[in-house]
Amino acid sequence: MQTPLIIAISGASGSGKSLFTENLLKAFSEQGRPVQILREDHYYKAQDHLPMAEREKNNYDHPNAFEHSLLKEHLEQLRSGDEIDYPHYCYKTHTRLPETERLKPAPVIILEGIMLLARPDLLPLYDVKVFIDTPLDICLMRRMMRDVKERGRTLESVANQYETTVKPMYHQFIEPSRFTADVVVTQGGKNFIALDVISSHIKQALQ
Ligand SMILES: Nc1ncnc2c1ncn2[C@@H]1O[C@H](COP(=O)(O)OP(=O)(O)O)[C@@H](O)[C@H]1O
Ligand SMILES: Nc1ccn([C@@H]2O[C@H](COP(=O)(O)O)[C@@H](O)[C@H]2O)c(=O)n1
Repeated sequence: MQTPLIIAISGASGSGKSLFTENLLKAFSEQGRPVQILREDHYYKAQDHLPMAEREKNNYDHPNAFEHSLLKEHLEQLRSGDEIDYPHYCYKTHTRLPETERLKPAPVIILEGIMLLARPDLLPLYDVKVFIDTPLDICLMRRMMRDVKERGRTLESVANQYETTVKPMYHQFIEPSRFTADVVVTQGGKNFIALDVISSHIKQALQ
């Protein structure tokens, strides 16, 4: 197999990274191209050793909250054509699930997460770097709805976390990482022109 191409999609929480990734996957499926998706969130550090009250206080918007060394190892394995044991994560218990998933390499790997472009040691592994640039008030509104519905949070906890860590860490780490991107995408996960440009570029690069 040809060396897989890695597309990194980053941006604020709630900016539309997941939707953009899903729509990119659809574009590749239409081209009949197998794709493997990896989410940086699955590489949040395990915290089984900590009581829940401690886990709830953690700063999940700092690069140190992730085990990026494992993510890097996995990207290198996939690029070499090896399978990986992909971790799974639970936002309700703030730790990894006991089971991992065996993933095979594919010609296209889409990686999605908030800190992907903020880690200089990871940048050389990406073939295409995308930043989803969405106004923070829109991101917050989306995150409130999602975290209450899907991640077991209260409105009060989302607002508190946003003020104490999500917003300041965005300005410290994520916003500056925008300048490392090859493509900056406005209009979130539904920017079909950006989706078309990126999928056409990859199609050409794989020929
Ligand atoms: N351009 C858009 N228009 C409307 N809703 C959008 C758009 N982009 C994303 N969304 C919605 O916003 C929410 C958060 O998007 P998501 O892709 O989960 O963000 P992220 O992965 O960056 O946290 C989801 O419900 C998604 O469907
Ligand atoms: N235990 C956790 C782990 C992460 N978060 C928040 O998730 C956000 C990143 O995920 P997105 O899908 O929104 O990009 C990040 O901003 C963390 O604050 C959490 O709340 N709890």
